[in-house]
Amino acid sequence: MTARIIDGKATAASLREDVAAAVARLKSEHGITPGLAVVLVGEDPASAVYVRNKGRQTVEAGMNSYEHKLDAGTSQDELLDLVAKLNADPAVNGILVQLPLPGHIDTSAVIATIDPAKDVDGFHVVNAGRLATGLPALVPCTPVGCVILARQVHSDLSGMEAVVVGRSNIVGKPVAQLLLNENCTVTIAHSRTRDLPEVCRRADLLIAAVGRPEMIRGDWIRPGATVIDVGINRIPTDEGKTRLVGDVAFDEAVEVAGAITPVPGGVGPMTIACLLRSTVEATRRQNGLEPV
Ligand SMILES: Nc1nc2c(c(=O)[nH]1)N[C@@H](CN(C=O)c1ccc(C(=O)N[C@@H](CCC(=O)O)C(=O)O)cc1)CN2
Repeated sequence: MTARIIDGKATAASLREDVAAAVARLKSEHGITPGLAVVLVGEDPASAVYVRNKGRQTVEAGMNSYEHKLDAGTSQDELLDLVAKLNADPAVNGILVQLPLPGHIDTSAVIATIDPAKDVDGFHVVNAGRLATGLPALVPCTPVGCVILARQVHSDLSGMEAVVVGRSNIVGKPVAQLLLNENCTVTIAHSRTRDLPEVCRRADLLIAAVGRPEMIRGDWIRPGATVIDVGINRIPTDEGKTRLVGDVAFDEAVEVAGAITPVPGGVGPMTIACLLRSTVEATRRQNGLEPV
């Protein structure tokens, strides 16, 4: 039997509608229009597309979008100055610096400069610490998207054996934390994990966030498991073009899993929808309003 395909595109569209409704209420009941500032440094083509889509979807949801495009040679101090200005700007409720940054800029220093209350990416240590200790936090968008998609298959994740492959601060660690908060039994696996295929085969819920094209094979998956593929890898085709693949060998996995996210059209679209939701959440908190 082939797996159920989890439709991230449709779920993201529905989440964006909810966000637009929440924005309309903020405007009509409180006279507040949330503003999201997105900063892009350099000309990475994929980043430029993501930033464009963030700006468009922010406006479509009824919010104000402020795009700052800086050239690749921008110094770290110039970038930190811009972040400080955005921190002080009352029209800006959310700040996001698109990653990856050029090599001469220290990403941690930039993230540390963002006001945690405006850190809609949830990357600041204050938000990471709040998430880890169960306090209200702004939470990284891709991990939230993963959990929303997993919950479409299992309304209650409690007691599930979850394996997260990848330990990045942006996806692996926060998604593991969110799954722990959902009462899963969580294993974080990585490049040094012994017998990775066997560890993956334990999973009722497998989150692949390793950044290596099609690394996770069909026979690493427990029959019937739910597979959430975070990978977005562009690989060359025989025709001299490129195509997107995930971290999971989809054609093999779909024959074994119970449910699986495709690439494209799975986790990716959820990232921006969750970012819009975080911007509304941040705006409400900054104005002393309860979360929606
Ligand atoms: N500051 C941040 N930087 C980056 C983040 C992030 O959450 N915050 N995540 C990624 C990039 N990203 C958003 O920024 C992102 C990635 C993928 C998608 C998406 O919709 N993917 C589509 C395919 C798009 C394509 O053709 O390339 C899909 O999977 O269907 C949206 C946003 C790194 N940087």
